Amino acid sequence: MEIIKTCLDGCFILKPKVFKDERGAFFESFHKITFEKLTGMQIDFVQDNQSVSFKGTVRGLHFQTGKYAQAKLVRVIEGEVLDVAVDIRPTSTTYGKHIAVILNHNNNNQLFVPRGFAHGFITLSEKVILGYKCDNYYNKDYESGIFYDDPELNIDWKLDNSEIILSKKDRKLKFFNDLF
Ligand SMILES: Cc1cn([C@H]2C[C@H](O)[C@@H](COP(=O)(O)OP(=O)(O)O[C@H]3O[C@H](C)C(=O)[C@H](O)[C@H]3O)O2)c(=O)[nH]c1=O
Repeated sequence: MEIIKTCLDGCFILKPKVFKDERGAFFESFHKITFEKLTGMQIDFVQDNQSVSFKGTVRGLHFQTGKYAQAKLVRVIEGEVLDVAVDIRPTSTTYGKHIAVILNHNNNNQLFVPRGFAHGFITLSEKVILGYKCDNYYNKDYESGIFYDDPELNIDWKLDNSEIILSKKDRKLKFFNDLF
């Protein structure tokens, strides 16, 4: 496993070591001791999620608030996404800044999104299966989010707006400037 720091403190890209042979390939998708050694963070994931999305689907930008804030370790099992993490830590020097990373089943890259970030992705392949670990449980009463196409965040989602599939809930998310 290799770790790549990003411009957002605490947000990392993880590249697993892939073992290929005539049968295919194998890699450890998570190893607690290695993760903690590389990131310097203690982490106890308590919930695994998986979603299936069709091309153009945007899920996000989501986060849970307060004591239900979640850190996430995101990976693509099949397909390709542009995965986006936005720093919404009010005192952060990179408040409002984001990174956007291509995750797919060829590069097997993972994105660690710390607590205090909004997270979302757009599906770039015909279909994507995305799995992610969370270090806190889902609690719908603590769910919040930011509209994906927020002018302040100015995220390049790569696809034309006419191709975007958005849930009813995500259409009604607040703007970044109305967060706090
Ligand atoms: C997130 C979640 C949802 N649900 C239920 C609630 C709804 O009935 C249904 C779909 O939920 P939602 O539309 O919020 O799913 P996503 O849009 O994929 O939400 C996720 O999208 C972005 C990418 C994230 O980073 C978050 O982890 C998460 O908010 O699953 C659960 O039962 N448990 C859960 O942990």
